[in-house]
Amino acid sequence: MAVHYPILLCRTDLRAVVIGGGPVGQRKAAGLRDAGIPFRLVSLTPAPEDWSDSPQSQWVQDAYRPDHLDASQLVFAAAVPTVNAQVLADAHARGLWVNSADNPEAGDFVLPAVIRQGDLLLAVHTGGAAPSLAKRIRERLSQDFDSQFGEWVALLAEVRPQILARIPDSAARRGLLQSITEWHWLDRFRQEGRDSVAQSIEESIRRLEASGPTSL
Ligand SMILES: C[C@@]1(CC(=O)O)c2cc3[nH]c(cc4nc(cc5[nH]c(cc(n2)[C@H]1CCC(=O)O)[C@@](C)(CC(=O)O)[C@@H]5CCC(=O)O)C(CC(=O)O)=C4CCC(=O)O)c(CCC(=O)O)c3CC(=O)O
Ligand SMILES: NC(=O)C1=CN([C@@H]2O[C@H](COP(=O)(O)OP(=O)(O)OC[C@H]3O[C@@H](n4cnc5c(N)ncnc54)[C@H](O)[C@@H]3O)[C@@H](O)[C@H]2O)C=CC1
Repeated sequence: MAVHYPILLCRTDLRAVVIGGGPVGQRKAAGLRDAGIPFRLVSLTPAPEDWSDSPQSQWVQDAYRPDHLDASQLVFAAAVPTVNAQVLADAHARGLWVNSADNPEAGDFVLPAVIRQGDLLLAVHTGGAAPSLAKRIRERLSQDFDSQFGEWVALLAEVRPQILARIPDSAARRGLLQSITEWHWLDRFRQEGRDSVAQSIEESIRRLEASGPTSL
């Protein structure tokens, strides 16, 4: 498989279409939902019992037609191979980017296994060597990068603008921004909780506001 260049999409106006509603199409749909990208899923089969349509996600029970690609920028071909090949050709004729589930190298992008904890995002990819290994690595990493880790990241996101706004000396500011991510703070977050860490950071900010560089 080709060498991949990882990027994170941040456009908020993207729309996607998933062709095929089997386990693979449903997994691609779940990833889009997690990312807040609105999509339609087109499938011969009806929606499963646990599916509920929303303004962001509609299940369209239909045989694929090229006009199903209208108004989408991202296309996921996750039906049977003959249909996927047609989806790929139609999407490329329109200049759209396609993920091709059964023939990844013919498509334009592939998907990693993903962990999300608040703003933290970890993506694991094996270059097609073993997708099930990517899944296992995700499961293993999920033990370390758990919801408390996400809460720690949320606290860091909260204090960052404070630090940027309140510490004018750039060396002191950078020193503090680096020191608050040392691993011992995560240990303390786990043992003593959020407020204890937040309070120590606030004290450090105050010291640096008042008297310039010190260490935490
Ligand atoms: C190239 C890629 C293109 C793409 O789809 O983007 C691709 C291709 C293919 N996967 C196949 C099979 C499986 N895929 C999974 C699972 C995942 N597959 C994902 C991504 C990718 N799959 C891209 C490369 C990622 C990488 O290399 O790291 C994940 C990570 C993300 C996602 O899909 O969202 C998601 C885990 C999500 C999670 O749980 O975190 C499982 C495991 C399971 O279902 O339990 C199996 C069965 C076991 C196995 O085959 O390992 C086959 C059919 C082979 C056949 O014909 O049998 C092909 C086609 C081919 O290889 O040509
Ligand atoms: N990339 C990946 O992660 C993986 C890819 N694959 C490949 O992905 C594809 C899909 O896999 P599964 O979901 O397991 O297959 P599946 O056979 O369970 O589902 C296929 C889906 O496509 C729909 N479909 C078939 N013809 C259609 C048409 N003309 N119009 C609209 N919908 C149509 C069916 O209704 C069904 O919902 C297969 O080609 C398989 O080889 C399989 C496993 C993992």
